[in-house]
Amino acid sequence: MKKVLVADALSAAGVERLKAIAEVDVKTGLKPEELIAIVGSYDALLVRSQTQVTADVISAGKKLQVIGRAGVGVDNIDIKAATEAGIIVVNAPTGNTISAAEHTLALMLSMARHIPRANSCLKGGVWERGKFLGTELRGKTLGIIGLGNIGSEVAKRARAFEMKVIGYDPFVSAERAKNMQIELASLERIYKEADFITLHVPLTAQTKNMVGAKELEMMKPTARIVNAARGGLIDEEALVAAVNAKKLAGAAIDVFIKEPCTDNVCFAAENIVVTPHLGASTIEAQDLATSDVVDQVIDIFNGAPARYAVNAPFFAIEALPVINPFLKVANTVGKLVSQLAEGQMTAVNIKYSGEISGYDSRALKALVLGGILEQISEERVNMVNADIVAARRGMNITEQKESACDNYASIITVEAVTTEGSTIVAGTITRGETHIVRIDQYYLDIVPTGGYFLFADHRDRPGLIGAVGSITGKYDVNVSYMHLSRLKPRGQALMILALDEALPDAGMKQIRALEGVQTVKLVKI
Ligand SMILES: NC(=O)C1=CN([C@@H]2O[C@H](COP(=O)(O)OP(=O)(O)OC[C@H]3O[C@@H](n4cnc5c(N)ncnc54)[C@H](O)[C@@H]3O)[C@@H](O)[C@H]2O)C=CC1
Ligand SMILES: O=C(O)CCC(=O)C(=O)O
Repeated sequence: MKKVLVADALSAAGVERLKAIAEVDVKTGLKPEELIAIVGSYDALLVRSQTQVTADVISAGKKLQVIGRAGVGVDNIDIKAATEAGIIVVNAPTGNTISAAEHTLALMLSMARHIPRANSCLKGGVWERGKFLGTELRGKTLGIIGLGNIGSEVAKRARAFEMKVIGYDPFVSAERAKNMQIELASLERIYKEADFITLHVPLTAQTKNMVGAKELEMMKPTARIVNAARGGLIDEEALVAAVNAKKLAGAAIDVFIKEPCTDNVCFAAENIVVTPHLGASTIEAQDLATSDVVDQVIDIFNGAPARYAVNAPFFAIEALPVINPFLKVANTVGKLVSQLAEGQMTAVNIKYSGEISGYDSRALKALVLGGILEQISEERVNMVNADIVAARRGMNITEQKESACDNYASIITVEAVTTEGSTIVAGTITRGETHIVRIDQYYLDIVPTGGYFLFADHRDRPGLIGAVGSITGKYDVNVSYMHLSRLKPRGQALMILALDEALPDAGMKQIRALEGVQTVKLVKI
């Protein structure tokens, strides 16, 4: 049974669902060295934003197939290290969108109406109204930086408060912005014009410290800023200085450069409202985000592609019924071509014919390469890191697509070009099963079920099949079936024996010595 480590608090219902298919350990609050010490025995690691999944954790996670992030931001996971190690990272990009948007509005209203301070004051025994004169949202300009899932939901809600919404996002078209009723504006215009500014961008090299002293200086003294995206987007020291100097009316901060924290420069500033990274902390968001991640872990354990893989190909749902069955074909063809080819592999040419040619082929390519490379490398190779590993080995990969396909709905044909020549293997699906239908110039039909296959290239002649059979019998190797493909009677032919056991080297030598036999290869599927 697969083992899953849940290292941050996730929704109980989702975790229960995982228990039906895996052994699940919930161990939250682990220190980095404690996580490193135990992660090696798990197939999946699930986290929220607290656990730092560093390169050291990934390197200790020798069995890890998947790292699941029950939320949006994956900045607590070393994606590069996971990709190189062939570990799929999945997230839940939409589960907490509404909760984060609602929290943003809650923070805006808290600032505008001084709710946290008024609450403390009254509970402290003082009925004070004059100090807490607020401002309406109605008629104010909201500047949204980052118009993705959360930013666009914030815009929708802001319109209900009768705010004018302007926004900046270099990756959003004018047409999409128009559909969201957001006027696109430059960052400078947002900083200068907005009464409320809210950030909804990921923390990246470009966005780190995007709001510093210079940007704060441009803002109106009546402006208020919200950060419910990531710590590090705003320079905390500069923000506190601006608020304390009344160059800015207020700020509301849900996320901090260092988390978790009980001490931060923002905490002492009267006009800065703070919450401890609560944007996604609702029952609904946690249920949805955990459920999205659990579904993907189950899919990955079942060999199916994940829906929201951060570092692996994404599949449109309609592609799955067509592509899914061919994942095994691609891998089997890769395994076969790799074992049949002789010499140093320099290039791999993959052709997709028929229905599959109309879909994204990245997963198929990765599985072909994975099948090839797993024969020649100790490295774990899969659809996450196959391109990286192939490039590192100097292999040139080409892909070709053609809609025509004789006799079958779809075929994958792989040619391995080596210093010795070229080897071609083609496979397809018939009645739900993988079939190999071509090896070099031979057209055939074999079902490569697990086990050994002996391929003997020879000149067709009477008695050869019997001679081979008596050699396998002599070594007590059981033949489950035999297939012969020949170009013409008594001409060039390929004999394929499916074996329950491996034929020892001595037996291989004896077959090679038979009259008319040219090459003999034993491969394992
Ligand atoms: N406080 C909390 O609990 C939560 C925080 N978050 C944070 O909110 C961020 C946004 O989340 P979503 O809207 O779901 O992500 P998203 O990926 O849907 O949207 C992010 C948007 O930022 C834009 N963007 C990227 N770089 C930019 C730049 N340099 N300037 C302007 N725009 C840029 C992208 O084009 C995209 O439209 C996440 O990355 C995460 O860090 C998300 C959920 C909960
Ligand atoms: O898991 C959490 O509570 C944090 C949510 C978050 O920051 C995200 O989804 O990016």
